[in-house]
Amino acid sequence: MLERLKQEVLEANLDLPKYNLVTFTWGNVSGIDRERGLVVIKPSGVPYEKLKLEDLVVVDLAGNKVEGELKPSSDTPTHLVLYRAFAHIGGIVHTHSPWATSWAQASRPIPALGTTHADYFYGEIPVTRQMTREEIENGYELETGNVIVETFKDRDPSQVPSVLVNSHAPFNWGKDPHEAVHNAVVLEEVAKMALHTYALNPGIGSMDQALLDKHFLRKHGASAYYGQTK
Ligand SMILES: O=C(CO)[C@@H](O)[C@H](O)COP(=O)(O)O
Repeated sequence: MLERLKQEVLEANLDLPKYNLVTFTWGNVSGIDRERGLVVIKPSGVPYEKLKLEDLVVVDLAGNKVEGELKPSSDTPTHLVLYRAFAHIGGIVHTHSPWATSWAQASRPIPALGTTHADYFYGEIPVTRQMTREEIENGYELETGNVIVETFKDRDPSQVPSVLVNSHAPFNWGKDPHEAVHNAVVLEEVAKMALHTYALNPGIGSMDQALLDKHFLRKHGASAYYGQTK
């Protein structure tokens, strides 16, 4: 099980440059084995083109290193907060993908403007509040996770699997590392489309709720009908 998860996490990390979501060593992907309470994550500062299976690091949910020679990602505390808070997720992706990061830096949530967005996100993609000086200086990565969880206290993270960390960049999640990367790719696309939409029509409002419902719920609702899965 853990060996298969390591392979999934490696492939998901290598998908980040493949889909142009990262530059240099920015970003990271992790996956969790819920039964064993173990998280596999990218090592800190290792270029993707040099990343090997044996470089991956395994930590427990308290952050103790269980396997691996290298230091885990600097964002590991943030990933662990999210795994502890969002019980349904199996994979997490952090990137600095430029279009989504632009919205995070502008402290702007991405509203649902069209069906591409609605197919994956049931409403706006939120931006976290600014972190306090205290949060930044004491346990920054842990507090980054806490401010994300705070942002979702009245939102369902299974219906909006992404967040824009204020003045920083996006975090995304899914049932496994592959789905988390898929959501990160879609986030970057809808962030780009939204910016262009506002350039074409600055006064445009959010999309019709009935259309949002139709597109999100036909893919994710109880009576979902989409694609060829039975
Ligand atoms: O958020 C950041 C930097 O702002 C991180 O994504 C780093 O860019 C990658 O850190 P490591 O995972 O290599 O420690």
